[in-house]
Amino acid sequence: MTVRLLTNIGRLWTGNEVLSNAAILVHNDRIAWVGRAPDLPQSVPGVVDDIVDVDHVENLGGALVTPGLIDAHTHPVYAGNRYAELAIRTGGSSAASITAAGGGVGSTVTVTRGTDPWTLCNGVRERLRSWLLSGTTTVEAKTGYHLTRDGELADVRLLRELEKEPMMPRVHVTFLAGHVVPPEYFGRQREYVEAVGSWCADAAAAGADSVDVYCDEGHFTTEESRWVLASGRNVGLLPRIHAGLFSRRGAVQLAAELGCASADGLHHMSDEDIAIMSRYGVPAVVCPATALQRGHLPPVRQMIKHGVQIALGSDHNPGFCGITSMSLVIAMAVSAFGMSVNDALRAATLGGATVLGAPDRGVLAPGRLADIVQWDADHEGAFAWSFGLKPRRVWRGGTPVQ
Ligand SMILES: N=CN[C@@H](CCC(=O)O)C(=O)O
Repeated sequence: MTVRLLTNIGRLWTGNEVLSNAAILVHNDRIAWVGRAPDLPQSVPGVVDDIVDVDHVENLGGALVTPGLIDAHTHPVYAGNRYAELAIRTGGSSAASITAAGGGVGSTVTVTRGTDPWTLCNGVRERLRSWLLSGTTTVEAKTGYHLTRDGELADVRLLRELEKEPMMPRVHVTFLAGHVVPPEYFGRQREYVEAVGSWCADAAAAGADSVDVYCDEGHFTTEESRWVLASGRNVGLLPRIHAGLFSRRGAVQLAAELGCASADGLHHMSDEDIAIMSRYGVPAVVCPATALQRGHLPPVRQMIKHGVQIALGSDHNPGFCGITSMSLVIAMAVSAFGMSVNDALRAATLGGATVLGAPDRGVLAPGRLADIVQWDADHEGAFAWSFGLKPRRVWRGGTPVQ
């Protein structure tokens, strides 16, 4: 049994409240007590009889402390890079012309399929570690660059296995065989959709938590997306959907119909879509880096005004965005989406926990996981100032990882 006392926390942003001169008592991987240091009890039943007997006491030097950050949208299982393509894209070439010239997601699929599992695993491990070291203790991670049954299932297992290693964040595994149609199925899109639906049970058995589909131009129709998501939901996967990244195609309505755990992207959405998300309680995952690159921003303030739950994602992927720092994503969300620091930080903690169906994290409170970050600052306003605020220390489940 490990009991750890974190003291001299100058500013504690718990997700429920902000406390000055605070302390946290950790029992094994959970939080046992949180509050102002002067209120620390002498004994906590079942944890410690006398607080002076706690072995591990850590003085946090007056710093800001928050829950571990949560990245609610990433694509980390890939090999190679598409830097050259991005240079061409930023020079004015359209996504369609890049895809026609053999670029886009399909080119990463080719490279990933041709990469040996060991090399692929090392790349994914490095990425996951960099999330944790920058203060993100939970990462939603999608498959989607193999697009074969065996390749996609191997990706699910890889993520599940990596999560067990030391120095890894918690991983929410999302099965995204419905990313694009792979070349061997060109002209047979319906067959691919049916195949993906039939792979969902195996994905669930391999350890996937969610199923996702890219419902957009050049990807999958609403009908096809319904088939994939309903197949996943039938075997216990949480459905989530790429919605409105390029165009409005009814993805938000589908998310409401199926009770999706999140609708992600939302660069193109109408007032009616916002009303639907609000009415049916569909949470939004918004990704400022991709939105900025695509030149279309989701109407985040409108969504907040209408009570839509917001989570933030880096949308780390080989095509557009290499970000693994959620503190940078928070700064971008403040600048690009006009979110307050408090709303952005909440979206990167409790918002993420909500869309991932993980009520054990995202807030620092008794009984929750002791996923905690001490930042190199004394106030949360520093997130908006520093564009990539660095942690001083990170604890995952009460264990220091740095
Ligand atoms: N967010 C999902 N997927 C990315 C693309 C991934 C890639 O280009 O490899 C997107 O289209 O935003």
